Amino acid sequence: MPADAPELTQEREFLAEARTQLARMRDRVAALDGRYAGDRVSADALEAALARRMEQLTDDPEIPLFFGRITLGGDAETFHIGRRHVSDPDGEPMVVDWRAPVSTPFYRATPKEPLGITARRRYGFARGHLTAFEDESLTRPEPGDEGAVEAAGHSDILEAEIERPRTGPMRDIVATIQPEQDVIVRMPLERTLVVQGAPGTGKTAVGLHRAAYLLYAHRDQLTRRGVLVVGPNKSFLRYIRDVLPALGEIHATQATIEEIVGEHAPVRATEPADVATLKGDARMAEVLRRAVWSHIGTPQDTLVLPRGSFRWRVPAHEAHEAIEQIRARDVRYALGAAQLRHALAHRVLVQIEESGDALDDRAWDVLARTKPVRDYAAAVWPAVEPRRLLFRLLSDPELLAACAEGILSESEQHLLTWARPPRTPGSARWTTADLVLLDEIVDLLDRTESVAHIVVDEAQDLSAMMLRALGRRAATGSLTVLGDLAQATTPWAARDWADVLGHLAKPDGHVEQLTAGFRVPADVIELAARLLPSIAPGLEPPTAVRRARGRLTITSAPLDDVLAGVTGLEGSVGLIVPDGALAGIRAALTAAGLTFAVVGEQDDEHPAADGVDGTDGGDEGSAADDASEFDAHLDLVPASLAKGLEFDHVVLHDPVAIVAAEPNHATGLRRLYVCLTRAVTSLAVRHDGDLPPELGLDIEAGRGLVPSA
Ligand SMILES: Nc1ncnc2c1ncn2[C@@H]1O[C@H](COP(=O)(O)OP(=O)(O)OP(=O)(O)O)[C@@H](O)[C@H]1O
Repeated sequence: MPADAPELTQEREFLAEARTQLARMRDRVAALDGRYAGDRVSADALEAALARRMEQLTDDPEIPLFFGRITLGGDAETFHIGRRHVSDPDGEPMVVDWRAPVSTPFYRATPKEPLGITARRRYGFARGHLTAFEDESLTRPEPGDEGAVEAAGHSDILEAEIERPRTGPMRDIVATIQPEQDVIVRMPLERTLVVQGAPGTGKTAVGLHRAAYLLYAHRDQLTRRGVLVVGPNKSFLRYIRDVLPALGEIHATQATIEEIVGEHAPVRATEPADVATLKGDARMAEVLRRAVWSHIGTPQDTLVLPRGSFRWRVPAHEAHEAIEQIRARDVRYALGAAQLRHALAHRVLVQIEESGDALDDRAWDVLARTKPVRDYAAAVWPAVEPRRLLFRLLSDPELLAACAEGILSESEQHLLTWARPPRTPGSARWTTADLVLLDEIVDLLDRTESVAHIVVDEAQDLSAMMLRALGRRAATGSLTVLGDLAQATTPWAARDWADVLGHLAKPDGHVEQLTAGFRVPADVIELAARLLPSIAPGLEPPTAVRRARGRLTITSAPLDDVLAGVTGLEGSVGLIVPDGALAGIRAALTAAGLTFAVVGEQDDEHPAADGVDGTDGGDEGSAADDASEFDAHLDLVPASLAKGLEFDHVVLHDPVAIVAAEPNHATGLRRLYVCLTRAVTSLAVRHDGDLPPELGLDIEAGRGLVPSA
């Protein structure tokens, strides 16, 4: 399309007019004043809604207002598709939101199934300026003309977007969502979904776009009840944090599981993998349930309630009966305690009324709050303090044995018990797994509040108990669960999505697969896929949609030389190293005068991101004041934090040590698989001595690397 073609000029004029109209819409909102609402609460709500609306209507000149157009069949009506809705002064749409139902054919129509449209246009932009467009006809192919349709389906603009160099944090993919991805994005809210996909198939991107879609389609419900995005660590959350705001959505909370359960106490320790694994086991739920309910005693005495000159009595067997009735209702423990007070008060109330005394409506409550009733109920149904209970369970073998009988073996009980118990619950150094147990106890006492939707990324790495913690936060909502079983790197990781759905208490959820790889070029996928038979025999590698084959080097050259080969190139560079080598390599890079950022450093994140004991990465914790480590050209990445990230050029240092750093070999190979699949353009694997044998490569004199015999 020549740059001065009349139609391109027309489109540019349309874009300029749309920008003018967006500014007009913003001015109109700015002129509204929330303070004139009827009362303070509505004024605050209105002000907040207006502020949100203003934010949504902000025009960033660098971000195109639309990226596509569809032409509807019959009367050749056209719709421009963009990140937000823009209308003219008569209220007629100029740009429709990508999430509106009318936009669906832009993403899904094919010549075989045109979904009511006859043409699709994609626009090319450079820094907000419209530079080109491409048209695709969607009229049904003549029989036998399928080849022409394939060729017509090719889009240079789409390809340029997929092949573009990666810089900075993750970006939205709203202009190029693929049909198989769009199906997931627009699934109904009620549906809990698992999205299984190989590295780079767009799981994270799809999950975030689904959150944006649901916020649009169910605005009231979701902003009122909340949307939570759960990621594996804080640097990953920084990597993705701009995506939802770029889509106009600022009402989702992003958190790690540590932050979620961290509301009970701070994480202050890590622990051996076998202990953390046991604490994450689903059987712990029953142990904790017994521990909480074991507090209930059998009433021995009569409740005596003096009132005026009378003493009203509830015999022990009646109190016992009341307890049994409440327990049969399967209520939360703390609610049960309140119900017991009322049940005892009710028995007194009946006696008083039978004696001819007329009581008013509040009497029942008043009786339930009298000291004798409260004391009696508290003695047989005592209050439970979660931290104290967990402290006792982990330090008192007898209590643990009583609660774990028939559930945990003796050696497992021994593993759970602190070798040197802290003196008080307040001085305990809780681990992440402990806080997840605390979260379960808190929920046994009082129902946890549920949000409307949770998107959980890298879900394969969560323990059963962590999944339960998320499931209870979506008890009246739904989840989008993203993950890849082949990238499971925690000792407690899931082996099967059906189990994950069970732990989330969403057994009816269903599993979707993404298979097209948008990140990793074919040569790199082929290398990484050599590990699949060892780490996830049932899973297929993705098919690379990247046209570039990628550059793959396997070398023993000095690290400085390998780095020098990539740091001058366009795009981001990630140097992935074993956690234990981080400090040394960091010092070497600094001595060499290189400018770089260290992933995970901003928040003092421990390199053992899984919360189990690992090698000390020597993190010096000098927080960079950069907006994000992903703005740097060169990132130094501890292998334990590479998950979910991507870089144009990856230098992977010392694969054998990356494998060896994990608690077991299979987990080590999965960690390596994750690290091998971060590259968009080039991957250099730097090794000394042998490579992990599972890669199936031998170094042969004169021939370099060859597949193993
Ligand atoms: N439809 C698309 N159009 C353009 N780019 C895409 C598309 N889908 C995914 N991508 C890009 O592919 C890359 C990988 O996406 P993403 O990180 O979501 O994959 P993932 O499946 O979560 O990977 P991993 O398993 O490694 O975490 C990102 O740069 C993303 O922007």
